[in-house]
Amino acid sequence: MASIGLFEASISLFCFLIFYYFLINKHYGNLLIKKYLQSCPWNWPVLGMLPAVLMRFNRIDDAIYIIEKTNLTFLFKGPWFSRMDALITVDPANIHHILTSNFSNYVKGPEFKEIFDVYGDAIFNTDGELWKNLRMSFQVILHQQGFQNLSLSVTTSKLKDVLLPLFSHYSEEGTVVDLQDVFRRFMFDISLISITGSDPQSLSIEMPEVEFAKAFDNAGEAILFRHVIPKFLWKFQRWMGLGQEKMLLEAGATFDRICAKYIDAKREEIRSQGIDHDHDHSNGESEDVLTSYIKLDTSKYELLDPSNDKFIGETLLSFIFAGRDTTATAITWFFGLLTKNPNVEAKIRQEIITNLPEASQERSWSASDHKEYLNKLVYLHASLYEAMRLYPPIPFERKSPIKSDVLPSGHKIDANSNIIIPIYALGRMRSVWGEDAWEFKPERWISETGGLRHEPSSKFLAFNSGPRTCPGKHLAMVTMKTVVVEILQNYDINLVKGYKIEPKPRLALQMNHGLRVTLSKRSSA
Ligand code: HEM
Repeated sequence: MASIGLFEASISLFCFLIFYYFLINKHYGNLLIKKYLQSCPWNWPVLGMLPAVLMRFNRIDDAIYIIEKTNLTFLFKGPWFSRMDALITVDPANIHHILTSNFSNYVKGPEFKEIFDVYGDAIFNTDGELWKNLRMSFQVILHQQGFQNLSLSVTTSKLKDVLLPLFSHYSEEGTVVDLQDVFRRFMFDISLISITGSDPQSLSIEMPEVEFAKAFDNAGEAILFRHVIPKFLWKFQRWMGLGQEKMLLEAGATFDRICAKYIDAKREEIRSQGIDHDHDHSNGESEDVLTSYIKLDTSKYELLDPSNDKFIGETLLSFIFAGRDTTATAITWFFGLLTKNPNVEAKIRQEIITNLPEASQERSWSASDHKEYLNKLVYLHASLYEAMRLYPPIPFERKSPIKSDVLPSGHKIDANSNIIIPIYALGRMRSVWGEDAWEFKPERWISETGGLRHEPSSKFLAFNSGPRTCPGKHLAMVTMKTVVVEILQNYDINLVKGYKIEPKPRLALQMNHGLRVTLSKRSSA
């Protein structure tokens, strides 16, 4: 890098500024030049493959085709001196090597942390001993009965007291509703209650704009942008306080202010209630995440300091970031796919009814009855997995090797280089999933004996694989099944006529323009 001359750097910067101005700037988005570029070659002089990627940002199928044709692995060439080169792979053998068998050599790395800097030392941002401490504490808290009780009761009451009455209103009025917006608000509210104990009430008939939720959206947009433009450009933007970087700075300030408010209130609540710090909540009453972290037993986690508000704030943000949009996105795609696959919907409904125990009619079942019931819904489980195979909520994974290495596919990779695993593309590889890879077929997940077929996580990567497998997977599956059962028992969902469902590239794979539907109450409900 030190050897780059001022002249080359200036040419590179100049090319980017022109490129950025004309092609990314929304105002000029429809210029003829854009059309021309869409038919242009992949690899450009100086600018590498970046123009092609940005121009085809909404034509993701092109990229998938290229990955399939290059035997599941190819080298993306970024612009000259931009350090954007990346090895892109969806080869399950490479994925297993990177995420599991050679886990210690493949880290998130400093570049990832820099891109996600607004989240500080959040669990998904860190490596090494700090990550181990965070991961252990996360898992313990997620598995505590106190948290599980709270999470289930919050989900059920939000469903019954807010979401279903809202659906009833929409169905009576015949209103077109964006289910993506509804599920994102629903997940934001239940995440916030489970984490802080307070309800932001973003899901209501008024659909208010909630500053905290908006800050997550803005931060996500800016972070995505940092993935697709060279570092020097976003650093320059940040320095100037412009565009997405300005939005990110503002989001960071909102995070700090709102987290401080939650933390101060919770510390005060704990002080005033004089809660016994040694009391074990692992079996009994409900306990939110913030309370559990403030009372964390530090003897088990040397690197975590619950008296430090920065640590508590970052933990709060990581829980919301990790659980909210992922789950909301998965439920949205699931319902989107159901609207186009009435046979699958009918089978799920049948399974829901067949397995309902008598007692459930009176709604008097316990948490363990509920768990037992959900476990029986194998076809629903298969359908949710199938939706996430085709539309993984987190569409790509990023890694960096500490030492140079050779992948099982024979590709040599340098230390500190970038590796990207496009999870969205992986689910569509015919060589991995068969000729019907693009079809929505929950049956592929059902074994000969009628149980759930196991697929290696290096092939089904929606929840990641290896030591960094999503710790919220079980919670997410329980939440999604609970929501689906309640909605399908009560409502028919119809896609607005002529409405096209398509993905929008974001950190979580949302639907472009949402999921616009009408609802009608089922006569049996
Ligand atoms: C359908 C829902 C979900 C999906 C598809 C999902 C998927 C994933 C994926 C792919 C990763 C790896 C990300 C990376 O390495 O950058 C991840 C990590 C993580 N997830 Fe989830 N997730 C879901 C829900 C949840 C929930 C509900 C929680 C908890 C409240 C959660 C907590 C986490 C955490 C803490 C990590 C970081 C783990 C680590 O770095 O060790 N997730 N998740």
